[in-house]
Amino acid sequence: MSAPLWPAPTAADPVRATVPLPGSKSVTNRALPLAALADGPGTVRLALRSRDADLMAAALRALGATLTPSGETASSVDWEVVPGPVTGGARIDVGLAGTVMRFVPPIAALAAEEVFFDGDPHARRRPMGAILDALRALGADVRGDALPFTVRGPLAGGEVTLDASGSSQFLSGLLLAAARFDKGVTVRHAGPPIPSQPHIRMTVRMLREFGVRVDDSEPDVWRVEPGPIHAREFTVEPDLSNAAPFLAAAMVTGGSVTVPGWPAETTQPGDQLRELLAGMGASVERTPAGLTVTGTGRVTGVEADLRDVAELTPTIAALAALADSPSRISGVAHIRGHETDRLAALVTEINRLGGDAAETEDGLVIRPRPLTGGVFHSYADHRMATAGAVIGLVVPGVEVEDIATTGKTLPEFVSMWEAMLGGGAP
Ligand SMILES: O=C(O)C1=C[C@@H](OP(=O)(O)O)[C@@H](O)[C@H](O)C1
Ligand SMILES: C=C(OP(=O)(O)O)C(=O)O
Repeated sequence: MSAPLWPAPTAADPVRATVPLPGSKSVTNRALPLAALADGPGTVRLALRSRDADLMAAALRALGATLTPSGETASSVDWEVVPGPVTGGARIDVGLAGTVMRFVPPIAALAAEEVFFDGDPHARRRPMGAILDALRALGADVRGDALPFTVRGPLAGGEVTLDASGSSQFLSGLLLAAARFDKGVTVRHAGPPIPSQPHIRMTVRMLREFGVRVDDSEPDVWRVEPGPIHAREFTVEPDLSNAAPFLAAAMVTGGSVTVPGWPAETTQPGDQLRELLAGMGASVERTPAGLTVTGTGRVTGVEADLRDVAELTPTIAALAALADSPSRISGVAHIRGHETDRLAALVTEINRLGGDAAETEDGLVIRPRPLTGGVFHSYADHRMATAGAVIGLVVPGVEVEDIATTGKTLPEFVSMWEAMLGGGAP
């Protein structure tokens, strides 16, 4: 933990800003593999540029697709994608990206040659067993149960049962490539409830948008018919989960933040910020200009089951640490397997600043207590880093360790944050 410290800026005044967000990580990292497996050339517009998205692009190239950027900015790119036969013999770096480590192995299993996967030290601790066992059951030769591992196809596809309670990405990964398996796939979930269900709906919707036949009519069973994935032009929505710290900034400073281009209808779990933040005292308004969150400077504690929107937990916990009444967050036991053990990390870092946070079996209890400055460690976790930034807006002397880790999904975070405090877009 010797990464540089970033003195989190405090807000001298209520923030008033419009904050455009680059493309969704989750949508980008589904659109790229679908385009790379499609039946002809296609385009992915307004794709996110970030570490996770770049790792996905590199992985697909290594497996035989051609991706050519155009219209590139620091955090956005239009990709022309020309699929090729899936070829193995590659080494894939997954970084710390759950989407790369869970979505690419089923694609690699289309190749007859071995593909080697590895990632960051933290990535080696993230659960992989359920999807690797499923690939084995479907006919692939898989060595290892966590990173590093190898996958060698081809696999026939067919029926498989898995426990996706550890991550919805196990299921999404199988479904995204399944139309290219000879027999397609029928996946049955057996186990405790699956987290992050909107991400599964995102997978199913995007498969259908690429012309794949998916039957999700039976609870806990998904059938993907074998057949072509149709090439198309696809435009990525802004990342609503990455809107969370900016909207939280409006709340804690008693200001107002607008995120333009908030979709009227979306499968992104970040859309649930509308109800969540309203429940913590914000006024929330969606207009053609976007989503506007206005705060009072006071935050109310919340009782929230975040199972469906698990990736929002660090921001909600940061707000809870600044609230004037207790909060209880539940349904998120599995985020112990996210970028870091997020429950332990949030408790440690909130308490280090003098707060009162405790772990429960499946979440957190956070009680009001005045916070003081200090180092907020990020554990290579982009959302820990942005949670520290939110607290730092109103607690002087907070220093976020390794703010650069926000590059996982939002490389421009620091300049966007500074621009927000200055009143506008960068
Ligand atoms: O499919 C996806 O794009 C994601 C699914 C979720 O994973 P879990 O189901 O592991 O929570 C989410 O937390 C992650 O940030 C992105
Ligand atoms: C859990 C997350 O990421 P990943 O896609 O690496 O699982 C996240 O972004 O909060």
